[in-house]
Formats: sequence, C-alpha cells, structure tokens
Amino acid sequence: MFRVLVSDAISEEGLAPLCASAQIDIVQKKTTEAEEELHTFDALLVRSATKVTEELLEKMPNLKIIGRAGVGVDNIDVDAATKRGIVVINAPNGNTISAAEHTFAMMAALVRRIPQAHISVKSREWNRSAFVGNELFGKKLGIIGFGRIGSEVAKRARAFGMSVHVYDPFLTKERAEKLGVSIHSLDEVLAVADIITVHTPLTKETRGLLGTENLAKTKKGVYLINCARGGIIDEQALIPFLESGHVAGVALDVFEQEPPGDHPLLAFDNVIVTPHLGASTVEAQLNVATQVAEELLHFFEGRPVTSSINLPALSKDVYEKIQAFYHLGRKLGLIASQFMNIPVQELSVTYAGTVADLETTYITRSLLAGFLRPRVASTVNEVNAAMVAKERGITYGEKFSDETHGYANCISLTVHGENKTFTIKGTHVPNYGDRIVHFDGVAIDFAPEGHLLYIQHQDRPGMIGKVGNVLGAHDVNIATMQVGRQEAGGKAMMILSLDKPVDDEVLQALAQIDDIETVKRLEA
Ligand SMILES: NC(=O)C1=CN([C@@H]2O[C@H](COP(=O)(O)OP(=O)(O)OC[C@H]3O[C@@H](n4cnc5c(N)ncnc54)[C@H](O)[C@@H]3O)[C@@H](O)[C@H]2O)C=CC1
Ligand SMILES: O=C(O)CCC(=O)C(=O)O
Repeated sequence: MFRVLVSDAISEEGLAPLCASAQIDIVQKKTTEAEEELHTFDALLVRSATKVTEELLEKMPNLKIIGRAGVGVDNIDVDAATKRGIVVINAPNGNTISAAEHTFAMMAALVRRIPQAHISVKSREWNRSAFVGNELFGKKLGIIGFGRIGSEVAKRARAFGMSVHVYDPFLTKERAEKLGVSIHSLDEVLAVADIITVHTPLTKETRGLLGTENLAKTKKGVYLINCARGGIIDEQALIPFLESGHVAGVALDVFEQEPPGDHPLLAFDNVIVTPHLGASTVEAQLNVATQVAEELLHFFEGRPVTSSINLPALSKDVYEKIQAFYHLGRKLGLIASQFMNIPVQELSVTYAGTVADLETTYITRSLLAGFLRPRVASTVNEVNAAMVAKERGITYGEKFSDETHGYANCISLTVHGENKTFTIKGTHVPNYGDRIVHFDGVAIDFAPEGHLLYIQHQDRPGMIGKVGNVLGAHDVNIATMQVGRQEAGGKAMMILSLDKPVDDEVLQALAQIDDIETVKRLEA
C-alpha cells in the first residue's frame, strides 16, 4: 500500500484513478495538519501553495515522488529532492490554454478598464467618460518568452488584429515564421510594444528582467502584464513608472510574495490584479490532476514516468548499462546549449568506440534534454525531449563512426545555429570520470564539472598571468586551468574551473584584457 498526501486543492475528478487503486491510500490535508504522519507518506501532490522545502522533506523520509499539478516547480526545492533520490514530476501542458486565456482576459480588462468600471457601477455610479479605453486592434504586442503559453497568447493576439513582437533568445526564425510573429532583441520589443506580456520561467536570468533600466526603455503609455511568475517584473521598480504615468497600466496574476499583503502596487487604480488564477479553470485543473495521477500510478507500478524533471525515467536495467554515457551526454548538451546561446536548428550526435554498441537512443535523448534545459522551463527530460525539440523547430540525428581520437569511446556533438556551428567531444574514462577532449575546434582536456569559465584569445605570452591577476583581484579562486590552441600564435583557449561562479563584473574585466576575444560562463 502506498500513501499519498494531497496537500493543495487538486481536482478530485482528475485524481479518481488514484483513489480507485487498491494499492493507494490518499489523504487530503495541508502538510501543517498532517505533521504527525508526515513520515508515512510515499508521495506528495501539490499545486503552488505548498512550499516543499528541505525542512519539509526531512520530515518525510519515506517520500519517493512529488507531483506538481501544474507547470512551475519554483515552490519545490528540486535540488534537495534530487539529493534524496525523490522524483519530481509536473504537468507541463495541462494548463497552457487556461493561462493563455487568462492573460488575454487580463489584457482586455486592462486596456478597457473593466475592473474599475465594474466597481464604479456596483457603487451605484454611472460615469461613462471616466472609463475610455484603448482598442487592441492594430496595437503592437511584445511577448517575452515564447514557449507554450507565449505562443498561445500570440495566436489570440493575431486574431484580434495585433502585430506580435517576440523576444525569446532560443526561438528560431522558422518557428517564428510559422506562428506569424517577428523575432526581436529585448531592447527592440521594449521600444516598440504598446503592451508587453511576460511568459518566461522565473530563473536567475529572468528575475527582475523588467526592472528600472528596462522599464525606462519602454514606450510612454505602455501596458504591462505578468501572468507567469512574480518577480519577472520588478514590483518595486514599477512604482515610479506608474506614478509618472510612463506605464499606463499593469495587470498582475502573480506576485513576488503570495499573497502580496498590503502591497503598495495595490493602491494604484490602474493596477489590476487576480490571485494567481491563470490555471484556475475546471478544464486545466482536471488536465493537470489527471496527468499527475496517471504518472503516479505508472511510478508505483514500476513503469517509467514521462514528466520527471530531475531523475531518469528509464528502467533500472537500461539505466545501469548506459549510466556513464547518459551523464556524459547530458553534460555535452548542457555545455553546448550555454556556449551556443542563440537559436539553433540542428544537433548531430556521433558515437564511436564502446559507446556505439549501447542503446544510444537514450543517450541522445539525455543529451537533447541537457541541451534544452537552459532554454525552456526545467521540465525537459529524456522522454519528452524529442517532442520539446520538435516544438521548438530543432532537429537531431545520430551517426556512428570509427574515429575515437585514441579514446575507448567518444561522443561528439555538433550544433548548427544561425551563422555558427559548434562541436564538442567527450569521453568517459571508467574509474576516472568524464573528460571533454575537443571544444570548438581546439583539442583540450577538462572535466565537465561545476563552475567553468571559457576564455578564447590569441595565443600570446603572458595570457595566463593576466587572467590569473584579474581573477585574483576579484577574489576568485581557480581550481584547475586547461589550455589548448589550434596553432602557435593562432586561436587559443583556456577552460578554468572555479570555486564559485563569476559575476558580470569579472566577465567584463576579463573581456577588457588585450587579445581576449570571448569570455563565457558555463555551468556543468
Ligand atoms: N499564472 C499561472 O497560473 C500560470 C503560470 N505559468 C507560468 O508561465 C511560465 C511559462 O510557462 P510555459 O509557457 O508553459 O513554459 P515554456 O517552457 O513552454 O516557455 C518558456 C519560454 O521562456 C523562454 N525563456 C527562457 N529564458 C528566457 C529569457 N531569459 N528571456 C526570454 N525568454 C526566455 C524559453 O525559451 C521558453 O520558450 C512559467 O513560469 C509557468 O510557471 C504557467 C501556468 C499557469
Ligand atoms: O496551480 C496553480 O494554480 C498555479 C499554476 C501555475 O502557476 C503553474 O502551473 O506554473
């Protein structure tokens, strides 16, 4: 018998298959009300209200799986769960349409001042001249983050006669053309859009994306919408822009702190709000509950789960055989994705040596998942990676070769992007670990681990000392440093492994050294 704690409001109809299983005992309670029995549960099902912290996990030593009935997993400490071997699953697309429709409803309400007019009439007023709005027709909609929800919002906007201007660093031209939108830099979207809506995950790159500096680049009279995650638009930074009238109105479904309490933004008449209702429809709740319930059943029956976001969804037998290369593939994809931080069309993977005799399909999918993770919300795994790649217009293929470059095995990945191609090769050495042996045309040898720094420079005497001085001056400790070059005096590179990630200031200081051409942070 498996015990499942359902700690948020999740559609009962969607959970019916779980309730019907004789193997499963379901308890519906908040975690705070189940303190005494927390240690007995095998599974935890949540929406966004339950905060799954390391502290809570400590109280649940029997926990094997956490199911999020929704997309964002920012309320779950996924690293802490992974350390404990707890599988985290979500329902990535069950609420896409509802979130897109809610965004659209907020947009219409914002420009036509519907909430304000509603309050006025309910207060027995009849003040038509106070609520003159704007049409959506002919307006420029800026969409930041063009994944599942962003693209559904775009379809609706086009039907309303709006032109759609998208910023998503990972969007290909082909996909944009197919969906009838135009791709721009962030600055361009900020400068031209009459209405801007954000649909990215909340990550360290997107937190505060619309802060003081970027808000100042928007058109006077712009409308802003956040139905993704609180914090993508910096709430404090908005205040002076609302006070000055630069921002004409804001619609928020999500907040940095939920509930927001007595937040200063709530005092503005032109800020309209909902209490995180994007996914709150009967349909979306049924979809997400059904998805996680089915996955949970698969999990308890020992079948692979398709929406695991942290641990492999493979059978134990297969995983044991390919384990080493599964991880090497993941690292190759992850590093290549960060290095090629541009839209890409094609990934080509070549296997040579002992690895070519294994089930390479799983390794390729792991590589693909590693590649896609930095580009989309962290919901990609080896099961859904192929579908996510297809959605984003990325094709991939496998080849086999005899060329092992002297190693027992070699995996080579070539990424074709717009105007640039990049190749990375890696090998796994039993009892030693993974090594990257070729990076962007240069033979090199480094471990794909931790905080890495890539520096491409001209091969000149004294470069190592100059880099060391800058890092030393910023209190950055170098753990290892590997160098390689194409030819004496030609293109050369350093890969440094650091004790902590470097910030933008350090990157800028390094980039100013003569003969350094490129500096990039890479996390492996
Ligand atoms: N208000 C609500 O109730 C709901 C909110 N959400 C939130 O909506 C967000 C988006 O969800 P989906 O569209 O399903 O995710 P998705 O993964 O399909 O799309 C996210 C997109 O953001 C892009 N992106 C990532 N970093 C970026 C950056 N720095 N700048 C610009 N674009 C970037 C990615 O390339 C990707 O195309 C998530 O944060 C999710 O939690 C989702 C459902 C309901
Ligand atoms: O569960 C909810 O209502 C929130 C949905 C959401 O924000 C998500 O799926 O990311």
